[in-house]
Amino acid sequence: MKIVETSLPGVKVIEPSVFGDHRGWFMETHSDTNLREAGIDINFVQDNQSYSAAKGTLRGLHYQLNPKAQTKLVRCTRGTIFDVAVDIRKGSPTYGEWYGIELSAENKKQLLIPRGFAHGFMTITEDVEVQYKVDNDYAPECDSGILWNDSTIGVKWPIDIEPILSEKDKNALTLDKAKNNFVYGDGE
Ligand SMILES: Cc1cn([C@H]2C[C@H](O)[C@@H](COP(=O)(O)OP(=O)(O)O[C@H]3O[C@@H](C)C(=O)[C@@H](O)[C@H]3O)O2)c(=O)[nH]c1=O
Repeated sequence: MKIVETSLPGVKVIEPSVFGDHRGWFMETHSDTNLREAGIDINFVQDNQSYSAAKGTLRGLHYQLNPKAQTKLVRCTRGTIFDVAVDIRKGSPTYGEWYGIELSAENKKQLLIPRGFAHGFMTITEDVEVQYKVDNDYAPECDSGILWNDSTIGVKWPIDIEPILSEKDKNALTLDKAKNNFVYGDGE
């Protein structure tokens, strides 16, 4: 397993070791021990999976407010996504900055997104399955979002089309409006 730092402190790319042979391949998709040895101690409590049929589907930018903020460990097990984390920790030197990476069934990369970040992805193929672990329960009353095309964040989404969005995501707040809900210091 290799861990690669990104432009946002705390957001990391995890590249599992893949063991190929004449049958195919094997990999550990998650190891508490390996992460702990790398200084990452997270108690994941829930596994999620979503399926998106069409290319250009966009889910995000989502986060849960305290006390139900979530760390997420995201991977794509079918197709390809452009996965994005946005730092929404007020007072952070990288507040409002984003990091994006292609995650695919082929490259098997994972993105670790700490609490205090918003998360979203756009499918860049059809038939996409995304699986992710979270370290806090789903709590609809704490669930919130920021508009995917907020101009102060300025995510460069890879496909220049009108994305397929949920009604909730179409009506999400801008960062400027959403920030009134963030607790100083951790953005959640
Ligand atoms: C996220 C979630 C949703 N649900 C339900 C609520 C709703 O009826 C249905 C669909 O929910 P959503 O529209 O919020 O699903 P979706 O837009 O896929 O939301 C997800 O997007 C990505 C980017 C994330 O980072 C996730 O944390 C989550 O916010 O599933 C749960 O039961 N448990 C959960 O943990």
